[in-house]
Amino acid sequence: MAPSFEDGKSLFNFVVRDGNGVKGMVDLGLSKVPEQYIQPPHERIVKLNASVHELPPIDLSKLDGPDHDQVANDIANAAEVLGFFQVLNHGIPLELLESLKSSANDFFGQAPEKKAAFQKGLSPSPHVKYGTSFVPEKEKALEWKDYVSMVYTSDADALSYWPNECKNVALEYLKTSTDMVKKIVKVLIAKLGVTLEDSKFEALIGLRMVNMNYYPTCPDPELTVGVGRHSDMGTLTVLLQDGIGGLYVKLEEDMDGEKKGEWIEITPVPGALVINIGDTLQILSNGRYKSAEHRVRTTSSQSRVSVPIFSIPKPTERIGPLPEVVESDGVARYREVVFEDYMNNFFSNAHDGKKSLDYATT
Ligand SMILES: O=C(O)CCC(=O)C(=O)O
Ligand SMILES: [Fe+2]
Repeated sequence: MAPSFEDGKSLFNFVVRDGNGVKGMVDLGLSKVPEQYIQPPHERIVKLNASVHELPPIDLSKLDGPDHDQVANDIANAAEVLGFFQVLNHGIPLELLESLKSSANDFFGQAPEKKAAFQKGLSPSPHVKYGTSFVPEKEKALEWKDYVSMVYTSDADALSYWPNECKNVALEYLKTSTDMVKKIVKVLIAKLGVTLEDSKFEALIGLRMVNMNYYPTCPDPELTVGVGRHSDMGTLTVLLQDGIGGLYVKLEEDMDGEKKGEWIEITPVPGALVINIGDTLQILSNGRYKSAEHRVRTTSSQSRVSVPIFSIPKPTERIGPLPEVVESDGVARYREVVFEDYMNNFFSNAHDGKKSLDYATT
């Protein structure tokens, strides 16, 4: 049954509870943005306000050659200043990146009941979840986004339970990106002057999940957000975006330490992947690396897909500022937390910028 878009409750039930998603609502034909999706003015993304910065992508293949030190410096510098950078020659086949985008479109292009079969409570596996917005029950305004999330536990589990439209490519994406994730996290830890035991290092990226995000076209992008302001909770995020654009990152400080707070667009670069620092690395580095606040705009002409891989600590892992860094800083800016507690707090609140970090702040 199509909802009356005037009636908030039936719209919420149609989109969220019954699993039709934003796509199901848009496919019914929609000339204006329903009230539940209208952001308060201070959360709206005014395209003309964002500055375009030239941030040249980092050639990761150079980490294995004579330019290693220079590239390692570039990575650490990007992690300290913006918390975001793009990489080329990352070792993931370009055809796979294309297949990921088309698989995401295949998954979300299905009939709503096919997708709804993976909703929380219905999904054949606790590791696969289809949904919309972030925490719809808690949000003042909903996000214009549908997603499917796949947590990796084993190949057998993935091949049995992940959606057919995307399981092979998502698994291949996870496998071919592992080396890159390890290299980048190793460089970042080494640049802090810290050596970690292998087991500790592995535990920091011990759990990995692939999401596929789908942002349908929106009749009035100025009123909505695809994803609201947030930081990622884990260690490192690898993100594939298509060519549509609309990912913005907040620059906290300028090079000279001045507070700026301007939003920078991470413009799509063909063949590149976006890398961003998560809260965990900000905590471990005692604040030196930035888990940048970011958000996504919607567009009226074309839908957009993105495919992040989140590498997060094992839930039982204790996360706190690394002792060597605390010693040199003379102060611990965060307390030690069990990652599972951090994660539960993260998923029980609507997106609100970098508020997630308060949970670990002293
Ligand atoms: O779609 C994007 O570009 C970013 C999505 C994102 O920030 C996330 O899934 O955490
Ligand atoms: Fe994010």
